[in-house]
Amino acid sequence: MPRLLVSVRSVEEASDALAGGASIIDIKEPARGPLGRADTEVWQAIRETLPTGVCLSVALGELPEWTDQPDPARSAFTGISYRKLGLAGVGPDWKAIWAKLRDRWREGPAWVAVVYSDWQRANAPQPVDVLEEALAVGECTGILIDTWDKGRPSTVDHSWLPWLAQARQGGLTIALAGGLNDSRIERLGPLDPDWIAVRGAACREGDRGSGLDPVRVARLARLVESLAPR
Ligand SMILES: O=C[C@H](O)COP(=O)(O)O
Repeated sequence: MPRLLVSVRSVEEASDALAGGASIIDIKEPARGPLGRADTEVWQAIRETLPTGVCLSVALGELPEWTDQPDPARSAFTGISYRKLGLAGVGPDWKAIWAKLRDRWREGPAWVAVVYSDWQRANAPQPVDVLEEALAVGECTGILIDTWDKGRPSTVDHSWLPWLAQARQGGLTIALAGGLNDSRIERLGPLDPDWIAVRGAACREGDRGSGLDPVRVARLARLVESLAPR
């Protein structure tokens, strides 16, 4: 069955997400964008609070943001299993720029490549190109399909099956996200994702800017558990 990833912005939310049954705690600051990077102090505080062995991921914002901000200290990634970086707003040379960044951060968590299902609006590369690059570079263990515009839910459906099959054949873990609620999660079950990733649906009133609601997390965990076994 898929694993439930819940995005959190604080120690309190991380504890609630874990208690509610999330399998992966994803550290993200939703006010900073779809893949908003939380301060590394938040990464550290969550890492130090949650029991050792809890699977953690971090959102790193978008690739162009890393041209004018200092790299995180290497130690900031300690204890983190996955890192996700968006490709919104990149130029034609994104492959080379991303490769340089991966090279600078050679040690550390596994990379999860990010596809935006609304890639045109995000000014991001198209899904086929991101998948091709993720498979070619050999440094990505997974691929996430998310939405850039958080006002519109994901449009992923069965028409993505050939793309998903190619990702799976290449050995990538597949994560689906983007305004997923109960009915959308049920519809995505047959696509056989490895992870279902949420923020909004786990928050009070379904608002990703509000605080996490532990009751909603528990309900989502039960729902994800009930999806057809892989
Ligand atoms: O990594 C997944 C995202 O946090 C999903 O956020 P969302 O459910 O608000 O679209």
